Amino acid sequence: MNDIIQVTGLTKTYASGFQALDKVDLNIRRGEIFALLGPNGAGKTTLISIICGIVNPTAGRVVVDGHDIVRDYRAARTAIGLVPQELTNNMFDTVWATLKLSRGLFGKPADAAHLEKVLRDLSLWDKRNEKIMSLSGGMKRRVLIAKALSHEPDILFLDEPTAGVDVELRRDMWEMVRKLRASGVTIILTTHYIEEAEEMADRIGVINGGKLILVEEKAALMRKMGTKQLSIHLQQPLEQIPVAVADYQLALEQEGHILVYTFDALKEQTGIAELLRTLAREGIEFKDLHSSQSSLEDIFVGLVHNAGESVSAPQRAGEAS
Ligand SMILES: Nc1ncnc2c1ncn2[C@@H]1O[C@H](COP(=O)(O)OP(=O)(O)OP(=O)(O)O)[C@@H](O)[C@H]1O
Repeated sequence: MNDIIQVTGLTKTYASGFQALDKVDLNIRRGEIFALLGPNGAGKTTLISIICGIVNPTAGRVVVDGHDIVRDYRAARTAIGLVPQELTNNMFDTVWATLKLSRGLFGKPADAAHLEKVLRDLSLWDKRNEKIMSLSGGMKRRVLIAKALSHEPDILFLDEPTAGVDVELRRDMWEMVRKLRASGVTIILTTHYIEEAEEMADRIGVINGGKLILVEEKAALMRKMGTKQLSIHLQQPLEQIPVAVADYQLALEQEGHILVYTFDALKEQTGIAELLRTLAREGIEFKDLHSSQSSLEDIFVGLVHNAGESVSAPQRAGEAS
C-alpha cells in the first residue's frame, strides 16, 4: 500500500457551529515529508487532531496504515507519534521517566536501547535524569519529539515544530526530520513558514478556510517558481492577441495596453527574441518591457486570496509569529 494515510470527505463543524474543515480529501504517501501550509485558523490543527483521534470528525473517513481511526482507534493511534504545538509534559518528571511512561501508554514493552537512541539523536542523552522543568524551552521541545518517538511510530506529526524557536534549533529540527525520513518514518508537518516547506517537504498542501486548495510536489511548485513573466507595454492597445503570436503563452491586461508573456526561465530558449521580432513584423510597437519572477510565496498568497478570504500572508522564517 503506497498511501499510509487516506482522508476522504473530512468535515468538521465544532459545537459552536463553526465549520473548520470542509470535505477534505488527502492521501499521504508512505515515507514522504508532507508540509501542510496555511494561515492562522485555516484548519491545520483540526485536520491533524482528527487524524490523531483527538477530535471527532463530523463527516468523512480517515484510514491510517489500513486502520479506520474510529472503528480501529488503538491500532491507528499506535502508528502515530504526535508532537503538539503546546508543551504538554509533566514538569516534575525526568526526561527518562517521561519517555518510558509514554512508550508504556501505547502498550509497547520496555526498550531502554530504543529510548537511548532517541535521546542521543535529539542531543538529550546527557539530560535524561533532569526534571523537565529544569530544561530550556528548546530542550523541552526536543523532549516532546522524543516522547512522540518513544513508541516507534511509523508516522510523525509535527504541529508547527519551529514556531518561536531559534535559528539553530530550527536547523537541528530539520536535520532530525530528514534523519527520521531516511529511517522510513512518514512525516507530516504544519507550518506558517514557506521557507520551511521549501526546505523540507516532498509535497506541499495548502489549506485555507477549512478547504484544501492545493496539493502538489514541491519540485513542481519550484518549477512554477522558475516561471517568469515579461510585460510588454504597448504603444497602442490591442483588442485581441494577434494570430501571428497565438502560439506563445500570452495574455492581454489593462484593457489591452499590456501584453504579458509567461515563460520558463530555466529553459535555454525563452522565445523572447522571436516574440519581439514577430511583434515588430506585425507593426505592434511597445514603449517598455518589464520582467518579474514568481516565488512560492507569491503562489501561496495568490492561492489564498483567490479562495476569496481576507487573510494575512504567511511569514518567512525568522519573522515574529
Ligand atoms: N474547539 C473549538 N471550538 C470551536 N472552534 C474551534 C475549536 N478549535 C478550533 N476552532 C476554530 O477552527 C478554526 C481552525 O482552527 P485550527 O486550530 O485548526 O487552525 P490552524 O490552521 O491550526 O491555525 P493556527 O495556524 O493558528 O494554529 C479556527 O477558526 C478556530 O477558531
